[in-house]
Amino acid sequence: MNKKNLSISTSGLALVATTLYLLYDKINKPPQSTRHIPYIGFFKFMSAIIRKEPIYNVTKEMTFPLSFTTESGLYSRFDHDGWRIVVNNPILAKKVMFDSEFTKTALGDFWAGTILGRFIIGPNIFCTTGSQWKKQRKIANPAFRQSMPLPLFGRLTEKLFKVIDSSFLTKNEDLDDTIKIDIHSLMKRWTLDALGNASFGFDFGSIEDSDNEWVRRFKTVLNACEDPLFALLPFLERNYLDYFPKRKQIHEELTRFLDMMQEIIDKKRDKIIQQQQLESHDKKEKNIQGSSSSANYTDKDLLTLMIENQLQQQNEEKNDVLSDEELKVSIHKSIDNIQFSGNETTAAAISFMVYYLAKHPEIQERAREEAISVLGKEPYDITPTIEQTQKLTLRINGPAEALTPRTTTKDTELGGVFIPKGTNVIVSLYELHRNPRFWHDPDTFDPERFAPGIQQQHNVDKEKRELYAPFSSGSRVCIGKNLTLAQQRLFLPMLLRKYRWELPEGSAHSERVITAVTMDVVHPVDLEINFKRRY
Ligand code: HEM
Repeated sequence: MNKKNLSISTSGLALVATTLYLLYDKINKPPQSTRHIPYIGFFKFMSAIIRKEPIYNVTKEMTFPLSFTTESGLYSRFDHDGWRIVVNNPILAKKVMFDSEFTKTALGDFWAGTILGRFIIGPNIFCTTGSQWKKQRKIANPAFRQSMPLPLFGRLTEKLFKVIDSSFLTKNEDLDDTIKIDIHSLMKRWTLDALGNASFGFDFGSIEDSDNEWVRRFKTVLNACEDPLFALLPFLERNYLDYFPKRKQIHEELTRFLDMMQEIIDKKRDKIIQQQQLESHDKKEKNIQGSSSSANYTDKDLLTLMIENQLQQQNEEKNDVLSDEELKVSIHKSIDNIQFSGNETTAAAISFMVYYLAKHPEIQERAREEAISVLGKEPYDITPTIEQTQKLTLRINGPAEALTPRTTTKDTELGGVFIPKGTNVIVSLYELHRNPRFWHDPDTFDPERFAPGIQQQHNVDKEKRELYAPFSSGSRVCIGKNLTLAQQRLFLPMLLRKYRWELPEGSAHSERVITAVTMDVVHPVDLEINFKRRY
């Protein structure tokens, strides 16, 4: 090689190396405008995600050490579709939850046309912002306040116990007989039926047959939402679906599912309108004054209640009422979304409670005695140990890992740190609830710390008061909070009365529960528990 050729190839190599370095630098680091905040490199964080590193390890080994290098605790990481500043400090978290300069980031466009976009992320209560969200929340709030179908949840729990009991080899005479149950899978069957019925009057039948047509369809679609290829490159699915026949098939499954829901919505709406017309005709005939709906609201599903609320608001000619067309889209999308936001979270929450009670048999026994003492009274009378266990579990392993991103509407500051307009900020609920800067012994399972009067002693100091917010706080607080708390408070005492349970010997979860995060929901992985009947 002559000198000239050598120098050309050296400069060529240098150019390629520089380009690669610049590319690496661009991908690996956050935008210049937020580089003054400590960050975890893209490749480091992604490799933890790809390795499915449990959130406990990621927090202990990666995010907390970085966060603790500054007073504010803020740091950046690449999450889902972009760089985000993570907040795990209660005072700053409150600011993000309550201040109007942090608005919920519109999520829809990025996922439009994908399975995730068609099923979960769209113009629903969870994702919309501004006036569209207000209109939806206005019809949904009263529905969620009115709906408390406890008898339904009780019936489904009895049905589940029958299925569990049928797995024991012996009949009732040998109460020492033990069976191993994957508790999270079991709970998902229960919550799917509970919420399908409670939200739109549809019985998936998952408790009795976890592999029937509708359950399979639902699971196929849900699993497809987290396919890493399409999660990273959604345009493939949007623009080149024909090249991915399997994906196309799942879209068709989803269409069947959505059509089924639409049919139910249309039928319900027509029926309600007809009923209301009949009732108003009757009233005129009999000249009766008063409300048209005298039925017991708690028996009605959320969909019915929402349609009734929208019609009532339309009749009263209130401002900002969803139009019929808007209702069609938004109610459909919201009920879809509720199937996800309500099922997966509640199933994980109950599974974690069962886990902690398996690990702490003395607390399980105390909870059982209390449960037996109240069962037979109000079905969801809450006893102290169950209430404290529930509160602590939601803190220590709350299913909602983080709030969805907020975007800053102007240049602002958090804890004295400059945050430019248009930055994405997330509150990590997991880190907020496990942060040793704000909680004493954050990892210790001691439910009594939630006993009245005790809680105060666990504040690290008054200035740095802990923030307990497993359902978020402020205007975007979880709308299903009371419903899920009631579901859990009904289910757990019934389970305690009927069974005893423990971790199998040599369980991988002996030291701590192994978790994964699926679409922002923290849940246990392959958590098997040994169950024995009490009667
Ligand atoms: C243990 C169970 C649950 C937990 C931990 C939980 C947690 C949360 C959190 C943290 C948010 C705020 C998200 C954000 O602002 O980014 C939220 C919102 C929401 N949740 Fe839940 N949730 C649970 C159960 C449910 C249930 C059972 C339903 C429905 C039946 C539900 C429906 C919703 C909806 C629709 C929103 C959006 C509200 C809005 O933005 O106006 N959730 N949830």
